[in-house]
Amino acid sequence: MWTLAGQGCWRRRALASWATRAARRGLPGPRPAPTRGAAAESKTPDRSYSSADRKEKIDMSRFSVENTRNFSIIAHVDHGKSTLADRLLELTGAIDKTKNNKQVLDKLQVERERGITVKAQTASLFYDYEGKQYLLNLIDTPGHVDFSYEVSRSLSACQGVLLVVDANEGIQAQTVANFFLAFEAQLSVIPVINKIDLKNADPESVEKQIEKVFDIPSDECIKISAKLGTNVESVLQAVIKRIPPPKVHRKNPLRALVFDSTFDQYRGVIANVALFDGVVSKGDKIVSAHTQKTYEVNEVGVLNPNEQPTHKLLGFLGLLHMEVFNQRLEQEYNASVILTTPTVPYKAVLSSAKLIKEYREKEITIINPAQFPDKSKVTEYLEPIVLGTIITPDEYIGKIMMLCQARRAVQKNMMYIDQNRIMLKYLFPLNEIVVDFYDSLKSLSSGYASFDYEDAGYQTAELVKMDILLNGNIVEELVTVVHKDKAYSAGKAICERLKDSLPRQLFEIAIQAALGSKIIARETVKAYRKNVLAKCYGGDITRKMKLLKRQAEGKKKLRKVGNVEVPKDAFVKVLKTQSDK
Ligand SMILES: Nc1nc2c(ncn2[C@@H]2O[C@H](COP(=O)(O)OP(=O)(O)OP(=O)(O)O)[C@@H](O)[C@H]2O)c(=O)[nH]1
Repeated sequence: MWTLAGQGCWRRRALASWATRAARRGLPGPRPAPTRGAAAESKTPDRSYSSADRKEKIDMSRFSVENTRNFSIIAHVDHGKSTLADRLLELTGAIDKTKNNKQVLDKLQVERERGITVKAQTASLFYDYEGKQYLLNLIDTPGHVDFSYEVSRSLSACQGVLLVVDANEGIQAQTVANFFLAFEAQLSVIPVINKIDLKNADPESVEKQIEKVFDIPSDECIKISAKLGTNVESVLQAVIKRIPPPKVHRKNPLRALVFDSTFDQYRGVIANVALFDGVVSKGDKIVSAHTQKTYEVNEVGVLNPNEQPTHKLLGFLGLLHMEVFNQRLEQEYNASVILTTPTVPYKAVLSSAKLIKEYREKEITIINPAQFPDKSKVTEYLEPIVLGTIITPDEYIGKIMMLCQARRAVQKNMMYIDQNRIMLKYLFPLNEIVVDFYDSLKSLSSGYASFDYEDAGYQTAELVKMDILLNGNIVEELVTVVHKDKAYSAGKAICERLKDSLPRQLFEIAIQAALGSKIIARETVKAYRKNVLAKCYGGDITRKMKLLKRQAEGKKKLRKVGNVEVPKDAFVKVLKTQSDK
């Protein structure tokens, strides 16, 4: 288990979540006035620790709470968080400086293959500054919209953030979303303009955007090249000067927040915790505020960059999320995965007292589309909605508006954030964006538009349950809830796509979409036709007819008992098109 404050970092076995959300309220109050300007960061040469001497020389008790900083790196996807983390790890001696240090904290195989962070990762840095020894606990977070839950969770353990913005691309949708997550949590925000080495970099214009959109004075921005290491030391100094230490009262009883956990086959559950009060040592008995169960601390220690945390599965938030976790389950757990249609939690208001008694509540939440209650049982259905932010060059605005309209979105706001880029705000039904909205947006804006969203409650909706049948059998993985107006087009699209994805078999396959007993779309996959007449040379027509009749009877039987096998990738192909129709 690993702590983020006070006592340093620790690890132990068999621990469940034990600090309540109330513990969060003990987090620091409003951020202190930041030191003005990147130039204010001192040039004093500082000491860092080589990875070789780190274990022997670092005595955790030397780090007082005042000399501890807990911070996250947040940014839009690909703006350079992991590269900056590499440089910070090198500067503080957590890893040796070699040319091979590329996204060191992206430890999962899937992260290395795809070149993106999907899981927040943590590391402790030790740094001497102006004669004091500091413990800097860093969390590198994912930038892709599908993994933004990782960002929110990481922020609960921090007092400040480095908001990294690409000097060429400027502010994007996840920059805005992540800034507001940090702002609402009252964290200190240090804007870092990265990639100043790029030919097309325009840090001055990005500074202006930051001032306009976030109201942060432009002289607070630190301009760096994480790739080349330019000015990265100022970032460490800003962390010390502008982010407050955690408010931990060591003499109080222990209070901590579990912000991540992993499972080790031999050591059991390992929890990463932010310590809010007290101290913790090996042998201590601790209580989970949630379950009231008592556990013994078996081990306490520093989480170093070489730990390999894995993560339990939080449902899918998009196609990338789905594919990444499918890949992780296959690679890390050797598990074969059956994918089902991503669904959102719908609600239904029950119509009679009898039903309310049966379900023990008036409003039920439906997670599994197969359990979607019939219209006769409800007075209204409700669907979750989100407030989406899109940032795009203005040349794509027309196409994007059409896409949003097709997804039943309602425009809420529109503003220019610089000369030719627009920020749009839309209310979207969550089920319209959860599958492939991001992919469609990227493809119609040649990759330039960015997107993020936040929860915005529920709205009334006309919903229906749609079944997909293969030769009369419901395919449970494809049962879905759709808006009434989209049922016909969605059913037709799924049938067409399935037809293209299913391999032909010896018997005919009927693909149908149905609302209850009403079939609304149908496609047919023709059977392979075996030439039963091949050996029947010449004449005798009755012999030929007999063979053809026997073949037709055989096929009928096969169709009835035929067990149609759907290839795994067929589900993903079907889902990808579903919401465009
Ligand atoms: N030229 C240049 N390229 C950089 C710089 N920093 C990062 N990059 C490149 O930008 C790409 C993305 O960098 P990452 O560090 O993976 O970005 P990230 O924000 O961690 O990405 P996600 O975690 O997937 O959101 C990589 O190809 C880096 O080499 C920089 O300062 N200059």
